[in-house]
Amino acid sequence: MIRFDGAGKRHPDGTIAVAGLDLTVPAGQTTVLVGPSGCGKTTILRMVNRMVEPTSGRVLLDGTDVAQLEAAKLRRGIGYVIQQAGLFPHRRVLDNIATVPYLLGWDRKRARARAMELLELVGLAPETAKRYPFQLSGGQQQRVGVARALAADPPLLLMDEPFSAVDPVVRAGLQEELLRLQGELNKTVLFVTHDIEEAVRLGDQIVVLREHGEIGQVADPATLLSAPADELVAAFLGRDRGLRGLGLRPAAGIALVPHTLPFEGWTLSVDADGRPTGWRGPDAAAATGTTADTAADTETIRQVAVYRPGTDTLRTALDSAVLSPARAAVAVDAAGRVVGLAPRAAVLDALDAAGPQAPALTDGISEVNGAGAPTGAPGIAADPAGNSGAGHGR
Ligand SMILES: Nc1ncnc2c1ncn2[C@@H]1O[C@H](COP(=O)(O)OP(=O)(O)OP(=O)(O)O)[C@@H](O)[C@H]1O
Repeated sequence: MIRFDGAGKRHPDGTIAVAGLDLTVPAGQTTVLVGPSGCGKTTILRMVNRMVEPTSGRVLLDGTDVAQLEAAKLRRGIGYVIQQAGLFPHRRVLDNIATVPYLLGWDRKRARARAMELLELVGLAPETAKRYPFQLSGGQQQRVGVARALAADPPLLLMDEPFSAVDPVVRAGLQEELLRLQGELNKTVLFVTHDIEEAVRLGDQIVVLREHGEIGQVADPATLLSAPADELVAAFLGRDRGLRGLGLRPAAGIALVPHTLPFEGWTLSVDADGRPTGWRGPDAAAATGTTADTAADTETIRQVAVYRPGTDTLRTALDSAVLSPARAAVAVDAAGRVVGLAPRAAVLDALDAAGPQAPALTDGISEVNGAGAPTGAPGIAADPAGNSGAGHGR
């Protein structure tokens, strides 16, 4: 557990990076610090491993003031992942991963065996071990960065925008991988991002920060999205926080109808294994065998958006229904085989059954969301990088 006890940082030039933070980061969970650029996220993270020394207050690690610990030793016990991985360019991947075990005096064989284990854990092929960082993609480098941070099995991981330099698809994959790893390892993770979408996906606890590291709200993702503490936090969360909230609710339990019958005039085609291959429209069906292929083509939609009732969220189900020409979401099993259709009305019924997700907004908040940025909102702006992503939630 980490406890910030009035921890602040004032730089010699007078800049107040963090005014004085009181925050508990629980053990075995992921706490995400989110907030606009310059609000002090990195400073807060680095006060933990003493890359930044607080000028006021204390940071306690399992009850001990980190200022009393030898900095190098402290850092060897903390995994640290940064943007663009920060790998040593002249060292092969294997030796990059084994950095801390070497520093801890492990013999070469043991350190390398451990590094090979981690390579597999983060989903990289064994042959990657011999490569140099420049021979890897950005996403692969980030995976190596995570493996390196985990090498000596530290109980604590500090992650400073670790996935922000990769494209959205790779980023979603890395986030999923971190969730999987965290499910197995239960580390105490302190994660910095400026992307609220990422925060909601990864955090057990989210800390929304304002200027000078002032806390706007500390809450779990569902509470944050449904009950922002004030209009500044609501503005930071953005206008589609209701939809994001659906990304936290399971899609199980939506009433399905058979996909073998036409629905609203559209027929779902499947391949020999039962996987969807397209929607055939009413005109295409009528035209079959009588007109040229081009007529059929114009009435066939080959992209089928699906959802998996067992693992996906209401947001993905709603997405599937919205994208369907038949106005029905396509439910598939883990192998991608169609198990039925969820008519749009049934998806909406499931939203109702899940209960109201946002309490009535105060007038102030409604104004913020309806009319753009609130007046007098220093340092807080709707996150320009926030996008709806793949919509798979957690
Ligand atoms: N060495 C320094 N001297 C003076 N001011 C500094 C120094 N380092 C950081 N700052 C200031 O402290 C504030 C907090 O910086 P910090 O890097 O913690 O913010 P951040 O929230 O991580 O920003 P970003 O999201 O842009 O990375 C900023 O205003 C920054 O300009």
